Amino acid sequence: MTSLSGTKERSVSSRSRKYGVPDTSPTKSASFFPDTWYRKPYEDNTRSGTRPAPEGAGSMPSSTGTPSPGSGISSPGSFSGSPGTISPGIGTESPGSLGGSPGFGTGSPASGSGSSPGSERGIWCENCNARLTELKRQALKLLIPGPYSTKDPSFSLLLHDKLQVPNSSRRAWNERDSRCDVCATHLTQLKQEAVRMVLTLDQWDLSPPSSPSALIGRHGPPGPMGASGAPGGPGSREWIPPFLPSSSSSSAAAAISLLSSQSPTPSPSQTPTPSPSHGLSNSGHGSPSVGPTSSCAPSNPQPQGLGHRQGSKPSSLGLGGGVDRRVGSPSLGKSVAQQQPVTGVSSPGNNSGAVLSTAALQAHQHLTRTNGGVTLYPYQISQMISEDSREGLTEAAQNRYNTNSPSHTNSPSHTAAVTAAAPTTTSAAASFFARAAQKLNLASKKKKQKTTAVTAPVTSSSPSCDPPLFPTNFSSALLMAPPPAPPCLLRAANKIKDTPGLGKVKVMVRVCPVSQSEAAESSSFLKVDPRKKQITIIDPSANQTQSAASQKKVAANQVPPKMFTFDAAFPPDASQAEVCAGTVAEVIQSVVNGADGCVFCFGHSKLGKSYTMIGRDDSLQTLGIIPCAISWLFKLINERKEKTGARFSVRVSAVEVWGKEENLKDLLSEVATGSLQDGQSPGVYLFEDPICGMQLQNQSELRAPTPEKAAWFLDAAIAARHSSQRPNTTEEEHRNSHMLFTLHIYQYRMEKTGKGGMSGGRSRLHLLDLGSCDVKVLGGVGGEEVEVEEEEREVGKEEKTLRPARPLCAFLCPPSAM
Ligand SMILES: Nc1ncnc2c1ncn2[C@@H]1O[C@H](COP(=O)(O)OP(=O)(O)OP(=O)(O)O)[C@@H](O)[C@H]1O
Repeated sequence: MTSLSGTKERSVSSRSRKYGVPDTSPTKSASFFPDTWYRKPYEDNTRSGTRPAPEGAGSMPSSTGTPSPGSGISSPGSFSGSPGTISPGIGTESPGSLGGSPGFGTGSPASGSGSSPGSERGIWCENCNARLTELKRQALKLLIPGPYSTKDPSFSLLLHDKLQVPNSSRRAWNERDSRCDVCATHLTQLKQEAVRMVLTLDQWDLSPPSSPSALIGRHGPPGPMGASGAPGGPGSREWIPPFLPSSSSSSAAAAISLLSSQSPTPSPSQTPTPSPSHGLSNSGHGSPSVGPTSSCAPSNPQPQGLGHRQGSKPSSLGLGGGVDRRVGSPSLGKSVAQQQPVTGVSSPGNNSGAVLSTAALQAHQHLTRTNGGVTLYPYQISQMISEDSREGLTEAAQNRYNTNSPSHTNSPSHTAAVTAAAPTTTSAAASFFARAAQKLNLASKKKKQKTTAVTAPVTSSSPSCDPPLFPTNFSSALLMAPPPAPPCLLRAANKIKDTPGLGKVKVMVRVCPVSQSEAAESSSFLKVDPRKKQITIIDPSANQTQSAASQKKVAANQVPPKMFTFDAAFPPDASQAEVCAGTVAEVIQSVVNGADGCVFCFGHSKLGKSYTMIGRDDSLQTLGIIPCAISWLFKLINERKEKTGARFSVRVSAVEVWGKEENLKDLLSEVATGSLQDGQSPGVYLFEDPICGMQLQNQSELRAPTPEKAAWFLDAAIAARHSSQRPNTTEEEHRNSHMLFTLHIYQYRMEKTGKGGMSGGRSRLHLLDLGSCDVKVLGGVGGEEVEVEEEEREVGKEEKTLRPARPLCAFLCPPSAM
């Protein structure tokens, strides 16, 4: 399956292949934070100080160059460590034991040693070791009410989301960059290590799980936004906060015109071969999972322990047995033995209430032990599982969740038993499990499909190599190494009222790179001056060596050079980072301030429109505008949340316009409904609003609580594109495919009246990956507020003479009309 045809197919498939052998070498992960990020704009600014948007793109000092080896990205090797080597020091005060015991093997696959980078003293500083200790504790707490399936992308995502650097470990911690001031280790790296540790533990638990808690949260109460009603279903459209009246009338947009200084078909050499060193985890393709590579583990590392755990209650907690055994304490062994009879109760027909109470008790015991004497009570455990945390799961993901999740449903009676048993218990833990059971019951009634999914989970518990969910994996890319936000974006976090570019259309130009051999030729007629934001087109005949007579003749007819000025001009060697920062940062600011925004590319076929908008997921340097926009939008939102207390909710929709008939396809309908059928949504249609003009109606709008989740929807949308789903897509079909990817931002603020009311609004960021089909140009890009310089209009004309101009369908613009 490919996401895009032609050369894109190549890149996608090569990426998929590469993901089969993820590179976890710490040094490789350095490539995610290269020194060159923003270097160019920075240099340009240094030279001129006049370059616009990339202006602040100068530096991301802490994010460059010094990735901690601790960032070891999940790999099969991560799970290769023998359990016997796992440090027994979970929760002890020794940072070393937590900072990366060999057993938690995050080492490079090459070495196969499974040594954790974090365990190398001097690589992570003491502060980070302490932080890691805390994060691992948090991760363990989250795991306790499991069992969860490590194969489910949502679980590692959930863990990753939940982990926070505790206040007690904020020494030498740079809040802004989420990095350690001492060793520059990024929060993501620490989280990864912690997540990996618990996933490794979870992998060892092969016992038939009995806790229903894995299903908790599917139908939880309203989230913090308090507006979702039943927020569980991302496809739900139940909560639509009031619109900001201004938002529909205000918009900011950026259009990037793609120019080529060569023939439209790029030579193969132009397409950079994705480096195998991207280091992204193989885990959960198309999912943000860190650790699911564990599913590829050949077998349980210690089969002899299996029987022991299978029958043991601690196993049902997702880690008890394994950890107990690893801890190796006789008393713990005794503890496990003591639980044996109770575990037997977990079989169908037995007293599940007792089982659950025992489970909670063991969770408590385990935490008491592993937290170095710190007692955690069951209610604290249950609090750790915020129902809201899984609110954003799609139905499909939930189904997978169920499928991969333990087979408490192997016996239908189990659910009933749990439900019935719950009232007999009075502890907080019991009510926690009872609630989970109720939800399980509800869920099974609600969705027949879910029931089907849960009835066949036994097979899923056996180790298997899941095929990648989607051909792209931007979700993991953002999870592993989010693109550093341009400083200009974060500076704007303080300027709430500042809505740059509001109501304006910015036109930028990116010149497609050419091969070495063609570089000289192209530079003879096309010059790009990024500093002045100008391109100059020179009559090629002026440069040809001719006889004196013909030179005179030519000079008479020669067309003088034409110069065009843009809001930004990106030369052929401009990096993705430069282009992304230069185009989208400002629009994101506007969107977070309540205006609509839109970014799209147009140009000839194979000039790099999709490369610019989507890019590739194989390294930080190749991420396109959409993944960067997702990451930065959330970054800005988080900053804004902290500063103003405003509440945000982000939803995603994606629609494809395909074919000559311009059919509409809801690209997220599959993940919204969990249906594996053709994603042709019956619902999405165009509606002509008398005031706002043409509107897309009824597309799935799915909640994305994290950037990884939004990126996961991007992966799903790309995979669902007409051109991706059919292996033999013709070039024409491919060119006739346009993707409208929209991030809907809902925000609530406390009203200043002091009456405790909330005011809300919605803004949208439309990110369009247009094909290059010949579409009749029905309109320009914008309404009355469009400010396009005369010269820029001229470049459009000029383009037509150089190559067919193929812009966009009219209903795409203005953005507020969508
Ligand atoms: N700036 C660039 N750097 C590296 N590779 C590039 C760049 N621009 C384009 N490419 C490569 O050129 C090829 C064509 O790019 P892409 O598919 O994005 O073009 P397109 O304009 O979207 O084509 P179409 O109109 O057919 O959809 C891809 O393999 C892409 O990776």
